[in-house]
Amino acid sequence: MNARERYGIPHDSVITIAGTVGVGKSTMTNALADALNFRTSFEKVDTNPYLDKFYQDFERWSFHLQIYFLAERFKEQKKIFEYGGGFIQDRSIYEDTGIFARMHYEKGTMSATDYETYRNLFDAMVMTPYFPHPDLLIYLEGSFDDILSRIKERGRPMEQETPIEYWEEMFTRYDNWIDNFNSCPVLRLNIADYDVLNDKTSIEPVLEKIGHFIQQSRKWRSSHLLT
Ligand SMILES: Nc1ncnc2c1ncn2[C@@H]1O[C@H](COP(=O)(O)OP(=O)(O)O)[C@@H](O)[C@H]1O
Ligand SMILES: Nc1ncnc2c1ncn2[C@H]1C[C@H](O)[C@@H](COP(=O)(O)O)O1
Repeated sequence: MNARERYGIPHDSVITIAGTVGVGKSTMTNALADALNFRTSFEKVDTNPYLDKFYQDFERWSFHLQIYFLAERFKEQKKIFEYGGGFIQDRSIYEDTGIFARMHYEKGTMSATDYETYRNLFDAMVMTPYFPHPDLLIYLEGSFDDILSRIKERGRPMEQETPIEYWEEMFTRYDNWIDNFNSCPVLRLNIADYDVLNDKTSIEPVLEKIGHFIQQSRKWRSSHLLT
């Protein structure tokens, strides 16, 4: 029996990994996809034509970047839907609007008009009954110092040159955002409680929790559809 069957995780599950920059989403995405034999959906950082420019000048490029991310993530959603699930997704579409676009608007690096245009587009594309929400959002959290060390260790130049206040602001916003998030079931994992890089067995308790959560939420969904 494989891990997916052992923990009762349906073959068509869609699991999205959320959390601030550097917390370990991509690493967790790979570990879960390996363990469950699922496909992955990654953010493309190296080929993003706006990201470098955005970090040089938030005001000039924040709207362009948000539109680019929205288009990319929507294409990925479509792909996941067409395959019929069985995916681990690196970052949720909810974070683009709930964290990034909102933060840049509120900090004055995206204009009110651009933000409104973006929100209208986001709502029209995403917040419809036809948009499938994930079975589970896994929220990775940890201490600010640990996350900052990971950003430094990864060493993307554009992120190294960004003031620490930017990462602090994002960290605080993530905390508030997840406490109020209710678009799909959430499993919170603290990065101090597992180490999928150095201890492969630490993924097992995570798989067990995922199985439990998805079974509960599917039961809940089907009983509410029946009544
Ligand atoms: N469990 C872990 N222990 C130690 N370092 C980790 C762990 N998970 C990720 N990292 C490291 O932290 C950095 C950021 O991880 P990454 O998965 O790219 O984060 P994200 O996708 O959230 O931005 C990378 O250098 C990665 O190797
Ligand atoms: N929606 C976004 N707006 C601005 N910046 C974003 C958005 N989504 C991702 N990013 C940035 C943050 C990081 O520098 C890279 C990749 O994110 P990561 O959390 O490391 O996967 O893109």
